[in-house]
Order: sequence, then C-alpha cells, then structure tokens
Amino acid sequence: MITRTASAARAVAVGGPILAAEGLRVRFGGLEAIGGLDLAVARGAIHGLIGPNGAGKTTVLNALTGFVRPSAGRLTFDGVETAGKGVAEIASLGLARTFQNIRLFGAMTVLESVLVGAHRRFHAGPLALVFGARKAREAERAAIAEAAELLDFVGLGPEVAARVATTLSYGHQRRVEIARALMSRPKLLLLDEPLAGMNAVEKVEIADLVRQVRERGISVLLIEHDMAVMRALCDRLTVLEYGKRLADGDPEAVLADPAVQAAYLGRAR
Ligand SMILES: Nc1ncnc2c1ncn2[C@@H]1O[C@H](COP(=O)(O)OP(=O)(O)OP(=O)(O)O)[C@@H](O)[C@H]1O
Repeated sequence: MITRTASAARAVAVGGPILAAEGLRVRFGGLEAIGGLDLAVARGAIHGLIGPNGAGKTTVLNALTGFVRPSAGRLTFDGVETAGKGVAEIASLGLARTFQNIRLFGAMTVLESVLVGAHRRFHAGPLALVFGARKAREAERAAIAEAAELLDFVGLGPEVAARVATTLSYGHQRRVEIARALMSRPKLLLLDEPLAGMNAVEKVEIADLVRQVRERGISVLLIEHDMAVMRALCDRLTVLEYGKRLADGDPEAVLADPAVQAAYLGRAR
C-alpha cells in the first residue's frame, strides 16, 4: 500500500533550480508538440511530470537531454545553457536518464550494462591511453566495485551480476537501467515511466528507490501515470496538456485542480 510520506519527503531540503526550461518549443514538421513550456526543477527535489497520453512529456525529456532539438526556448542545467547541445555533452554535465522502453543491450551481462554508464566519465578514450596501463586497471577495478555497489543499491544481489541483462524479469531490467544511469554519477536523474508494467509491490519498491536516489543528493524528474504514487512521491508536479503547462505546484493542490481532473476525464489513463 502506498502511504503519503509527504513530511519525510519534504524534510529533505530543496533548493533553487538545477534545471530550467523557459519558453521551450519543439516542432515535428507541422506539429508543435511543445508550445512554450516553462519548467523549473528545484535542486534536491523529486519533481513529477504528468499529463494525458500524447501531451508531450517524453518530448520534454528528449529536449532536455539533447535527443530532440528545441525550435525555441532557453534550457539551463546546473547553470549551463544546453539548448542545441548534443546528447553526450549534456550527459557529461550530470544529466542521466532512463527510457520509456527499456534499452539494454542484448549480449551484455548485468554488470557490463551498468559499467556502460561510466562511459561519460571515461569518454576521452580507452582507459589505458588516458591513464596508462596500471592506472587503467585500478580505474577499472574501482568502476567494477562501484557498479556492484549500485546493483546492491537498486536491490539486485551479486548473483545476477554475471547474467545476461535481457534475461532478467522486466522489473529487474528497470533496476539495471537505473543503476546504469547512476553509474554516470548524475546530478539529476530523469525517469520516463519507471513504474510501467510493474505490479503493486514493485511500484512501492521503485518509489522507495527513487526516494533513496534523492537522499544521495541526486535530484529527480520523473514521468509517471500512477497518480497515487506521484501524490506520495513528488515534492512538485507539473501537468502538461497539448504541449502546454496546465498546472504546476504542490501535488495535492495540482491533483485537486478541476482543470487537471478534466484533462484526464474520458482519456485512456
Ligand atoms: N519523433 C516524432 N515525430 C513526430 N511526432 C512526434 C515525435 N515524437 C513525438 N511526437 C508527437 O508529439 C506529441 C507528444 O508526444 P510524446 O510522446 O512526447 O507524449 P507523451 O506525453 O510522452 O505521451 P505518452 O504518455 O503516451 O508517452 C504526440 O502527438 C506525438 O505523436
């Protein structure tokens, strides 16, 4: 059962914005998917992005992470302007994400899949070239130890480390993805529907994991359709409808807003 733990959630200090979008617009040909969005994610917050199907939530994440190029607007992450920058450059600033559809590589073990997340830290080239052979071995050992610690953190025991990641249950694959994202040591973690396809028990566990991520000092922006979880988990909610901001603020107030309720009425979710 999901209980409201607002006091615990809000006991963690939230600060000024780590990420901000001002007047964000994204066009796909003739369709304006995002039509002038303002969004501010406070440092240390768990911020939820909700809205009916097709409202533009994933497109916002794609714009923030460089997967799609905004047609207009200002994006800043941790004080750096990011609109127009590429995926790798934005990731290297400390922004990590998971995807709506799990993206794990077929042949990789769980441990290797998590190690991929260290890529942004070692992107200058093969470790041996960057550090020299001995230092490279030390860096590799440290990375493996860190990946193992992250697997433990996301609730996966050492016994799964050598398994091919795509053979794990759906819920465990999601945890591997989160560990991989954390391996890049992000300042902000973006999660696109992390609870999709999960049963009630797994949902509670993943929501707890998100809280623990924040307790590590990592801010979180997540998209999710389960309103009970979002109400209990988020410090702030932003609601999108047709690519525009419909509401923004305290989860209780936002979810009680008649305009927000009307946006969901008669829709699939
Ligand atoms: N690459 C693309 N090319 C063309 N149109 C796109 C593209 N990506 C998204 N769209 C359109 O942009 C709009 C917003 O889509 P988006 O996936 O961001 O919505 P969403 O709120 O994440 O939806 P859902 O909750 O169903 O995942 C939709 O009309 C969608 O069809």
